[in-house]
Amino acid sequence: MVAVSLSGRSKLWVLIKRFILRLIGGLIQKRNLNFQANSTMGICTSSEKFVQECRYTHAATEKLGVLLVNIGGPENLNGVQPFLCNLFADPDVIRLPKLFKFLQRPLAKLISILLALKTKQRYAAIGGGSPLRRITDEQADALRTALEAKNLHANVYVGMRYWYPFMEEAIQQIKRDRITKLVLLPLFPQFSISTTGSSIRVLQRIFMLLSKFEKPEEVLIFFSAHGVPVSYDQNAGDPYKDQIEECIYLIMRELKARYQSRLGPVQWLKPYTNEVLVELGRKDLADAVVEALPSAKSLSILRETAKESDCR
Ligand SMILES: C=CC1=C(C)c2cc3[nH]c(cc4nc(cc5[nH]c(cc1n2)c(C)c5CCC(=O)O)C(CCC(=O)O)=C4C)c(C)c3C=C
Ligand SMILES: [Fe+2]
Repeated sequence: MVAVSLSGRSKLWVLIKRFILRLIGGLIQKRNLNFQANSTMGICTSSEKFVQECRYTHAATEKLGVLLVNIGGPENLNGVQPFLCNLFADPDVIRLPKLFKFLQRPLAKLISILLALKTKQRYAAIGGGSPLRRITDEQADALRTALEAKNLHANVYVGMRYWYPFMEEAIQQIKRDRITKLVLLPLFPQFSISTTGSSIRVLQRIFMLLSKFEKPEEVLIFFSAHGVPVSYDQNAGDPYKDQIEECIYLIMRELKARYQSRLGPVQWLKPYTNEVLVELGRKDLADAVVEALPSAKSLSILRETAKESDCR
């Protein structure tokens, strides 16, 4: 046990912190958790069911993945405050009434800052960071080995709820690996809304997005990138166009690029977003419009799509 002596001023600070945390606690409300079964996701509750799942999947030539889910934890002290912020930003951890939902992020930030020092001391006392990632990776390796020993084929992934590797990253990998059936294996020893419940919600959100479309396999995704004058590409050796094309190719092989943000009378990279959109609009084909470079989310695509939808 570590004894910490506090000056009068820091005692007052502790009291203020306690008061704020109590106040926040009072705002937190109980809500019911409403789960919906999802056909593409199995939740493993017993080892027997899991083995059945593998055998069935093997027989049906599906590609099975197992996602080990855990809370995650900061590997060093720098990660403590952002980790806490992720944790408290989860509406399954701080359960605010609907009316106060807009406070979720600012509250998470505030609480994480208030708790950071004390939490850092805790992590410092166990070696300066959480061992959870290492332990969970070891569990994943052990599961892989055990499955192979039984001649059962499944890719094993690790996804953390509040820290690296995040569940969202694991899902991206699962999609890249074209897993057709996913078993979610929460490593929390007991069920709680704040642990297993929250992890299931993340997956539900991701899979709900895909299931919004009646035939997800037929969804047309439309990429649009900022354009440059053709002379950049053809005379000045600008690699932009090639990189955009490659980027899109890597994201989704079957898609073609369209270009927006044309300026002036000269010819820009074609086909132009606005022209293709009108064409797609006529055919009622576009299900989604995607920016090729998410980091450069520009107003231009919104402006051009708005312009065209006005025309319709
Ligand atoms: C497995 C059961 C767990 C439940 C239920 C749970 C609920 C819960 N936790 C917090 C706040 C914190 N949890 C923290 C760390 C932490 N929590 C669990 C497990 C459960 N939490 C684990 C395994 C860990 C350690 C992660 C790691 O770094 O290895 C922390 C930060 C550390 C600390 O201060 O102890 C906080 C804060 C809430 C509010 C909550 C339910 C509402
Ligand atoms: Fe916890």
